[in-house]
Amino acid sequence: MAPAALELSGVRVRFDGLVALDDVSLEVPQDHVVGVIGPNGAGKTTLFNVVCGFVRPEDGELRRNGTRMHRHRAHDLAGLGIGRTLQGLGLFPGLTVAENVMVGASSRAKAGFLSSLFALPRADRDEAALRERALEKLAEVGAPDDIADRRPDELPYGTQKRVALARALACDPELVLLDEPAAGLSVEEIHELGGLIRRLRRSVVLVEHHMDLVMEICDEVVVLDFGKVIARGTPAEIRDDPAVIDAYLGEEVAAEANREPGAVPEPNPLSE
Ligand SMILES: Nc1ncnc2c1ncn2[C@@H]1O[C@H](COP(=O)(O)OP(=O)(O)OP(=O)(O)O)[C@@H](O)[C@H]1O
Repeated sequence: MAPAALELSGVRVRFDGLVALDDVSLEVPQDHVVGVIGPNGAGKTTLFNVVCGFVRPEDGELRRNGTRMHRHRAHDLAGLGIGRTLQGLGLFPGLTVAENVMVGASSRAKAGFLSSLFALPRADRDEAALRERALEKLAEVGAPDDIADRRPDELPYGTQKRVALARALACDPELVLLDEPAAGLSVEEIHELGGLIRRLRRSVVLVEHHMDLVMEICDEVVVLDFGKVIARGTPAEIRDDPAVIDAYLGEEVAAEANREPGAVPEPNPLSE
């Protein structure tokens, strides 16, 4: 059997006295979409940041295709075949849409756009080739075909999200990490995003608050609470797991206590 696209074992992260991730293990089999969910403060972003190389765990290890990822940094991701979107958009307002996506095509994007272009292998130095690749990725994510030379902030939020996804795909990653990709999108846009993620036919880690999206597209879901994995399984298994319902009910009770009088309660996050 092929080794997992990503494997975390026994990962532990502590911020001062607070244990943000406690002995967390998870596996993303090749071409599977694995969701990571959990109430606020459960450790989802920390886990994402560990995989991205922003946060270094004090214990545990990560493996990519069976090979240990040792002290990797964010700028190593493209070379490891990993693309990612961050919370929000993270697009450069001073660059056009095409240039934003081209930055993602560089495996050394951290140094900035121009210097990363110079750092590219010779064949890739051809800006036209990079632009061509950027346009392909924009088409792949269903972005309108007339936006390449516009600035991101001139575009609707949902379109900007597609641009951010195109940038994550620009280095042709085998594994894609998505941090709350549905945030700020309408119900219809979330549904379209779900179809898009399934059509990527890549291994995906999806950190997400929107349960509908998680339940619709994930092969497996891992549930964190207070830094620990409290459940894992198919969406149907997770939905009926008493420990998961308890964790989310705890969050709802807290939200209820803080709600303004007369405000409409949020729907149960685990129901469809
Ligand atoms: N840089 C940091 N320094 C100190 N504490 C941190 C830091 N980052 C996260 N934490 C704490 O670690 C815990 C896990 O936070 P994390 O952001 O990973 O949770 P989360 O599940 O992503 O939450 P949310 O859904 O609200 O984004 C929280 O208690 C948080 O306050």
